Amino acid sequence: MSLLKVEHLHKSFKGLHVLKDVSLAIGAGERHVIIGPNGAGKTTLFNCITGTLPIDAGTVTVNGQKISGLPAYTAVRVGMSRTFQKNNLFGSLTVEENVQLAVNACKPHRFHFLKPLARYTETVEETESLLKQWDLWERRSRVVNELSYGEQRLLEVLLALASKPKILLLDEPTSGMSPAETVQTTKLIQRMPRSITLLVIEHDMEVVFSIADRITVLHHGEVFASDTPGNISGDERIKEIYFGGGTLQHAEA
Ligand SMILES: Nc1ncnc2c1ncn2[C@@H]1O[C@H](COP(=O)(O)OP(=O)(O)OP(=O)(O)O)[C@@H](O)[C@H]1O
Repeated sequence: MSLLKVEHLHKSFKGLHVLKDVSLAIGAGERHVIIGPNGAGKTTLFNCITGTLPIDAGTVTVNGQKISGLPAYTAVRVGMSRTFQKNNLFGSLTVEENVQLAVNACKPHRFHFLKPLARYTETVEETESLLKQWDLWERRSRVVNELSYGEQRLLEVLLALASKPKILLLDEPTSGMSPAETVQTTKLIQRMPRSITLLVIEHDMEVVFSIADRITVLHHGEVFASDTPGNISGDERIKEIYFGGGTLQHAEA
């Protein structure tokens, strides 16, 4: 059975039909990458899946439980976490403080302003574990505004992991990164345990083909193809719509 299912999803903005009858079925543990030209509707699809945007028609289910049409926190409750194209970090705080806040926000107890964060032993321990596991321990005291753009994006992925998600949606995790940062982020994604199902929007084909189990091509808001990386890279029609006939393996958006 699929863990995440999108069925016949439609979404318009004031008459502009951005998603048309989109269906996807993603198995537990799968690494599923969404590709498609700019404006194809990829981020809108993420927003509809996570409930950030209301949908016009169709359903989104997780483990058979319908989450579409319900408040956005429902997606979080069923184990979904996501990153955005733009950073959502507290720039004047340190790396460690940002992670502590994210870890603490996922705890059932309420934050108490009179207690310093460090007194929440569990939060501190989980923060340390996340920072060590994802190679940010050495940079824990750095103020976020002083990090490179790529480091900030990496931190965002770590914050999304703080809620121990079952399904993690990453929106262009390597965009704006240096080649070295892209390699580091790709390795981080590859290292994620299969207990986390991944849905990733990505333009960099090196990254796409090094992480994907399956690839869905969105074109003008429709699923043009959904297949294995081998079949996608060999499909001449996809090369044509996506790259005007260029190579799929090493092209950049
Ligand atoms: N809130 C909105 N209101 C109106 N139009 C929107 C809104 N969000 C997205 N759109 C339009 O929907 C279309 C798809 O946008 P979307 O951002 O989903 O594409 P994308 O495939 O993620 O593109 P990119 O690769 O450039 O990020 C675009 O024409 C965009 O202008």
